[in-house]
Amino acid sequence: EVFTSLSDLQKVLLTEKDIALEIKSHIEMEEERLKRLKKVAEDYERHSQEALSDIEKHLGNPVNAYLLVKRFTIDWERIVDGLVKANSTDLIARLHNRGSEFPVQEDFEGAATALLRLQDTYNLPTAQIAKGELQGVKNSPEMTAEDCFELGRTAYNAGDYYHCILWMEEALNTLDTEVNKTADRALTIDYLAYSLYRQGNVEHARKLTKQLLELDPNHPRAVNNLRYYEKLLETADQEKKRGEEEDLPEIQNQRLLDDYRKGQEFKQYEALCRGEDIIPDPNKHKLKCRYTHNNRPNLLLRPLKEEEAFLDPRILFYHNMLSDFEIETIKRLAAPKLKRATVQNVYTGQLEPAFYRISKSAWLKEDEDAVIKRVNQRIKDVTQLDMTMAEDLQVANYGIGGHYEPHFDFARKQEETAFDYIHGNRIATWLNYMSDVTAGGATVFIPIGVKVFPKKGSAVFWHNLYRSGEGDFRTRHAACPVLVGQKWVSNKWIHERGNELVRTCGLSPYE
Ligand SMILES: O=C(O)CCC(=O)C(=O)O
Ligand SMILES: [Fe+2]
Repeated sequence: EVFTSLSDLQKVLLTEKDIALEIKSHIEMEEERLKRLKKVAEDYERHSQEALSDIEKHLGNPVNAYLLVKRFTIDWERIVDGLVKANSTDLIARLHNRGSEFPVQEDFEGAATALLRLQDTYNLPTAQIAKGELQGVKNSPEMTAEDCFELGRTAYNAGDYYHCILWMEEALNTLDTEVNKTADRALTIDYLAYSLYRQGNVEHARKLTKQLLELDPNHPRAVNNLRYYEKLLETADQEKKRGEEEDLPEIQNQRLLDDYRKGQEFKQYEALCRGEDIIPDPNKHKLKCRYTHNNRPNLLLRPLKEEEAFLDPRILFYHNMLSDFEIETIKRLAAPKLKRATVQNVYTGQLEPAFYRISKSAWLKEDEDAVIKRVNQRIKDVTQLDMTMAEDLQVANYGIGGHYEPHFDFARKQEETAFDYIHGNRIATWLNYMSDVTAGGATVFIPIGVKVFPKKGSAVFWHNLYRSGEGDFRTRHAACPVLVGQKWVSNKWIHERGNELVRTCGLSPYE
């Protein structure tokens, strides 16, 4: 029909002109896009070169690990959507083929949460983390405003307004100093204002929302929010006759903690992780060390250095327990088997992953390699305990923020399903440290205030039960979050059965 009318054809001509203009502007955009894509490629190339030059050191830093995962989740989505998708089907297909190797959103949230946990446990100021400084260790780049913003947004999505405030404030501070702004100021203020309100800082929320409306007068939420905050403040303002923006009270921002984490034990756990002395040891001056061989042929030739870390309950630290070769062998055998560690649900008896135990672990059988057999034998020679009912060697690897919150290794009476009669309860724990940890990652015994810092090749040993078989509640312990580096351990849980005549009963249940 169009061809029958000149006026319609005239429209077509005009359309043709528009199309030409549109194609031209599309090409300009494409060129701009390719320029930016080239920058991304260069950035990835530069980053990988830097990181690959010392992988251990690089990934050992939780900020680096966070930023790496972010590259492949948050940043990646932006790159695919904004830069690659436009007509680059080939490229997309090729990129998608690599997709299975990529971390996903869940990984990003995990890395972000780990960083926030480290911030809390180790009392790290936000600005310091953003600068890449963790307890005097600096080996990550500074975070951009957008890196901070995404961390704050992850906290926000989890209902964690405490961290959201810290990181949105940091994002705003960083934005002030950035030449090429990486985050949206209005959006950042939007998150910050609402989180301030949720933490009880209505006046600050009002002030910020006004700033937001200056930046974006038509912001849909801000208009309503401001009205709401003003209403909340109406009576308060009249009473105090306060000028609107002057003399704002100090910002209130409390960590959101569940009942357990509000309690004394958790506070003590975190203090111990930071290396604080929470309970002075009255017997410190009595602690001894010695060479140990127990007249065992293997140990006579190669005695271990035994050092008392605590007297009652007795906690022993052993130097030169494992050789580097043994450690490498154990790690090599365990690596392909590592799976997210589980804990036993007290109610159902089921094994399941838990947020309070974050590590990967694997079990190694004695007949898998001569090294395992030899290490088990050494543990037997040193402890002189019967190993018939002991569990296989468990290997654990803690990554960024990896930890195991306070727990007992033995089963309590109410958890009768945990250990059967044939094995008995876990009478003792042997724990090998198979790596140094640059910062964090101590093993801490909360009720007695003992902290043991991992040292590659050394080990720690204690009894979980009194001689009577009663659980010793003073052995409650935890693995502190790894701050910088990674932590490898292996442990042997030794059981009661077979040890009746080795570790005989005393006269009272509690000796
Ligand atoms: O890794 C540590 O320091 C302690 C581990 C631990 O307590 C456990 O696996 O039961
Ligand atoms: Fe434990």
